[in-house]
Amino acid sequence: MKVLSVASEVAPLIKTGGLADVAGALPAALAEKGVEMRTLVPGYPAVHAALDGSKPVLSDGNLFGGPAQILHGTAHGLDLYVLDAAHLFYRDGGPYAAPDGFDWWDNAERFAALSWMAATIATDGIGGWKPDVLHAHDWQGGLAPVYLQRLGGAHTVGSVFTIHNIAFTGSAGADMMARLRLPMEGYNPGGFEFHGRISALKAGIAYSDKVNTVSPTYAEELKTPEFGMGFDGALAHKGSDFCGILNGIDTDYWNPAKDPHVAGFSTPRGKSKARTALIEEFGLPYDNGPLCVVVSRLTEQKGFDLLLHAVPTLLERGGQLVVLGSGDPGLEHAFSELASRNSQVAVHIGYNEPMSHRLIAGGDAILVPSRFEPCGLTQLYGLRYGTLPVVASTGGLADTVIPDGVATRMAGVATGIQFAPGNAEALKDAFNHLCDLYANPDLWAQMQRNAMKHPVGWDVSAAAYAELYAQVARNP
Ligand SMILES: Nc1ncnc2c1ncn2[C@@H]1O[C@H](COP(=O)(O)OP(=O)(O)O[C@H]2O[C@H](CO)[C@@H](O)[C@H](O)[C@H]2O)[C@@H](O)[C@H]1O
Repeated sequence: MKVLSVASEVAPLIKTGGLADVAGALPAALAEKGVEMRTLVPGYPAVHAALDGSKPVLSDGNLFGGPAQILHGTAHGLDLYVLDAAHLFYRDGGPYAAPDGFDWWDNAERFAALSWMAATIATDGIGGWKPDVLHAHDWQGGLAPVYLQRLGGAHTVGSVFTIHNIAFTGSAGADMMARLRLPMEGYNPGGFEFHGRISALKAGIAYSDKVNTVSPTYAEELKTPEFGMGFDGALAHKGSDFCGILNGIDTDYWNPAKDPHVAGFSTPRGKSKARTALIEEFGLPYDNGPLCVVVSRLTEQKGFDLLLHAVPTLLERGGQLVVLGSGDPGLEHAFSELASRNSQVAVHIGYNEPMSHRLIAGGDAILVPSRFEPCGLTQLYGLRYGTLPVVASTGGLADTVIPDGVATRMAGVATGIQFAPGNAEALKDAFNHLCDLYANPDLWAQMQRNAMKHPVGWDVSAAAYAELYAQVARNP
């Protein structure tokens, strides 16, 4: 089985969030299931810099306003097709935003071009390689199945579309139809029209053979008006062609015994060095409450306004907090201000991969208070490192953390704490619960052991993707 994956970011080359981790981890995970996956990514400067020995395999004289070629090469063990289109991607700044923080003015064309090339490769093949399935991620790949149909490739190639973040809809004005090479007949509520505009996300949902999101609970939530953000009808309409497949993590890269960023450990007891190092790095007092950590984009989705309300409960009980994140300027300011007033709180605004490992290894608990969460990865890192997750009971958080309670305690399986999403009072209760657990070292150590042996790898989910591909491939 051959699969072309198309994604706007792929770890470790270029990453703004969890999409990159998943796009970067799937090829190796799927190789073990007999799937050969190659990945098409935009030729950002960081991607070009990471490429080993690439060669041009396709060219296009005018791809959405300029010349382009596809380079085939490898980087960090990934088999990559890189869309080398300088007029679209070779720019300073981030994948989606200019250095001033504003979205690139031409994002609709940039990712239409990526999707167009994905459909072209899938339809015609490239250098003798032709995929059985085109797997597109998020709105940036959403137009690929439309183009696949337009170019005639849908007869021979199946399509899968994965939703990692429904909050980004890939919206463009209806007057862009011709510029985006979209067929007029698709501009209707059953196609890619969404509230009088074009939506690349809606296109991905409507035109793909199968659609999935990244956890079973979130798949159910997305079919309701509360979570569906207007796409609930389209998703419910897919019926059994829409499902949830839980994310895994790369358990070699996130391995407490071999993590180059921390003093390694393989048992809960061994965590103490990493914990002490974290306390010293951030100049925290040696208190006797739980050391809580956050590694996240600081956005409305992630519920950090709730944490600001609830955190006094944690601090009053001797707990501490270290936050690593960036995003909403209001939240960045509020956390920095909290740290300046409080010696039990430390904040680092920014994106820092090595530091994220130090937090996850050294913390006692990791906080994920999201309002909604398709899957979430940091609670999985926490489980692997014996850093107990305190999570809102929503989406993939609900699917991955076994909450401490009478039954789970008796069965010896609890791995963390869940609380009602969007509710600061419930988070305060969760902090009290956490501090009670922390004061009981035997129980705490038992939960850490449970957490560290909880399966968080890709094995089961890679098999589920392989099964999805087999269902949509035209000649399996
Ligand atoms: N300041 C910082 N420094 C270093 N690392 C940082 C960081 N801020 C975030 N990260 C890292 O970025 C990734 C974030 O992934 P998440 O899954 O937690 O959320 P995200 O909302 O980006 O992903 C979306 O897609 C993923 C993948 O499907 C879903 O799990 C998720 O629910 C969905 O919202 C993690 O690897 C985390 O460690």
